[in-house]
Amino acid sequence: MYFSLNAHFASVTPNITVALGVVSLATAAIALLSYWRSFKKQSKKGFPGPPGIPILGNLLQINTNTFPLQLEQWSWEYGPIFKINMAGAEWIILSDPDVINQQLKERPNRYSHTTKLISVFQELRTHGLFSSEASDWKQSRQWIAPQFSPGKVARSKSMVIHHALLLRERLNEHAKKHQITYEKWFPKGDHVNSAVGKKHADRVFYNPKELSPVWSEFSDRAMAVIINYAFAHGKDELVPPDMINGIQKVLATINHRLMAPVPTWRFYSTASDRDANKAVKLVNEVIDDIAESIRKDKESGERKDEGHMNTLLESLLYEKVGKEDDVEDVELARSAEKASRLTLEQIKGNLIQVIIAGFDTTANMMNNILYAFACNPTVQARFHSEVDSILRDLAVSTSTSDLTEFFHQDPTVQFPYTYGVMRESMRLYPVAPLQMFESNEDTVLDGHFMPKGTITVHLYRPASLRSCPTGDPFEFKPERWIECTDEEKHVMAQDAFGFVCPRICPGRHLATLEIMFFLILSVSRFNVQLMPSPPSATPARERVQFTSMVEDMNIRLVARK
Ligand code: HEM
Repeated sequence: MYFSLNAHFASVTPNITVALGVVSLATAAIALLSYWRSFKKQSKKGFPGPPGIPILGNLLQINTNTFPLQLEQWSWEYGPIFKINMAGAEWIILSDPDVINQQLKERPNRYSHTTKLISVFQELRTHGLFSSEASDWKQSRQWIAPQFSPGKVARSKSMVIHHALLLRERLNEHAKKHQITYEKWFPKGDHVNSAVGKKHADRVFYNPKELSPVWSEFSDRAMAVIINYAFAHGKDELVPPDMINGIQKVLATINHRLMAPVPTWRFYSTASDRDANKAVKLVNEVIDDIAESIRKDKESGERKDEGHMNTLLESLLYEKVGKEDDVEDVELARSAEKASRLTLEQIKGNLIQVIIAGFDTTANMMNNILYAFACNPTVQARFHSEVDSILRDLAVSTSTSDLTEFFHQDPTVQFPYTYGVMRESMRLYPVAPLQMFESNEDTVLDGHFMPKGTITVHLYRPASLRSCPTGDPFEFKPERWIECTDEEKHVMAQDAFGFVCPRICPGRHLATLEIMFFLILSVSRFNVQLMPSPPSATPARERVQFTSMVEDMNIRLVARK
C-alpha cells in the first residue's frame, strides 16, 4: 500500500510540479512587475533620488566605509533634500543648512539618535551623554558641559603642552624613518650609476606600507590628554598601560556594531567582543580606584593647591569648587552639586563616553590637517612663518613651564593663521561629516509627509559649502578666517562641532586647545610632504568608521632645521 501510493505520486508528480512551477513563476513575475511599477511611481513623486534596483533599492550602492562620500556626491546631483531607498525603507538625506538647523533645534522631542546607536552604547556599558536622549540627556549635559568651560580647559594648558612636546619627539622618530624610506626608494648618485646597464636594474622602489603612519601618535596623545582631563591627571600610577589599548578596542567594537546588519554579539561573543567587555571592565575598575584615592585625599585634607588642574572626576567629587564670585566657578560648583545626586555608575558611563567622543575626533582631525598641509605647500610655509616669528627661540624649547608661561593668552588669538588652518581643515575635511536621526513622530518636510521612524541623514560638509559666505568655497584658504566678518565666521564655523544646537560638542574648547598646541609645538617643526608615488598608487580618500579620516595619504615628515 505504501509502495502503491508512492508509485501513484511518482506518476502524477512531474505534471503537478510543472504546473506549480509555472504558477509560481507567473506569480513572482506579477509581484515583481507591480513592485517595480510602484517603485518607479514612488521615485517619481516626492523627493528626487538616485535610481536603485527592485527590492534592495540603493542598498548595494552603499559601501559602509565610504558612504558619506557617496551620499555627498548624490547631494550635488540631486540637491539639498533627496531620498534613497534602503531595501524598502526611505531615508531622507539633507544638506540644506536651514532644514538641518531646524531639525537639530527640535531635538530631542521630534528627532533623536537612531535606536541602534543608543542600544550599541548601552549594551557595551558605555552609555552616557552622547547616546542619551530627553531628560536623561538633559541631566548629564547639565553637569558635563560646565566641566569643559573655557576657563576650566585653560587650566589644563600645561598638561596639554606636555603632551604636545611628547608628540614632537614621537614625530621626530617618524621623520627619521621616513628619511630612510625615502633614500631607499629614490637612491641617488653611485647607486643609480652602478645600476645603469644591469639587466634587471632595481633603481626605484615603492611600497606605501613601508611608510610609518603617524595617526597612532595623534591617537595616543589625544587619548592621554582626555584621560588625564577626565580622571587620570596626578594619579597616573593607578592607570595600567594596557588601558589605552583597551579603549581603542572598545571604539573599534562600537564601529563594528554600528555597521553590522545583524547583532551577532547578542547570540555569541567573538574574541573582539570579549576584549571590548574586558576593557570596559578595566576602565571601570581604574575609575573606582581613582575615585577611592580622591576620597581618601579629601578625608586627609590633601586637597590640591589652587591653580592645580582638577580632573573632571576630582571636580565632581569635591562638592564645592573655586570662588563664589567667579561665574564659571559657580557653574562648576553647580555641576558638581548635580553630579553628587548621580551614582558613580552613571558618572563612569559618561567618563568613558567623553573619552570615546574626544580622542578619535581630535586624532583624525590632526591626521587630516597633515594631509591638507601636504597638498598646500604655500599654506604650510605661511603657517611655519607665523609660528617661527611669534615663538622665536621658544619654537625649539622643551620646557613645559617656559611654554606654559608664554601661552598666557588664548592661542587662537595669538596664532590667527594657525587657527585658520584648523578651521579650514574642519570645513573641508570634517571628522564628523554626517549624523543620522530618527523621527519620533509623524512630520512634514518641505510639504512631504514623513512617518514616525523615518531616518534622516544630515550631511554637514555640503551643507557648509552650500552656505559658505566667503569666496572660493572649495579652496583651502585659512586666511578666509582672518579676513571675514564676525557674521561670516559664525556661519562658517557652525557645522564643525555640531551646528548651533543644544547638543553642540561640549569638548570643543579642549579639542581646539589640543589641536592648536599640537600644531604650534609639534607639527610646525616638520615639513609635511606628499611622498612621490607611481600613477597606480591608491589615491588618498576619506573613510569613515565612527568618525572620518583621510587614508592612504602617502606622506612623509621632514624635520626642519
Ligand atoms: C576635533 C574634535 C571634535 C569634533 C570635530 C567634535 C564634533 C562633535 C559633534 C559634531 C558633536 C555633535 C553630536 C550631536 O549633535 O549629537 C559632538 C558631540 C560631543 N562631543 Fe565632540 N568633537 C570633538 C572633540 C571632542 C572632545 C575632545 C570631547 C571630549 C571632551 C568631545 C565630547 C563630545 C560629547 C560628550 C558630545 C555629546 C554632546 C551631547 O550629545 O550633548 N568632543 N562632538
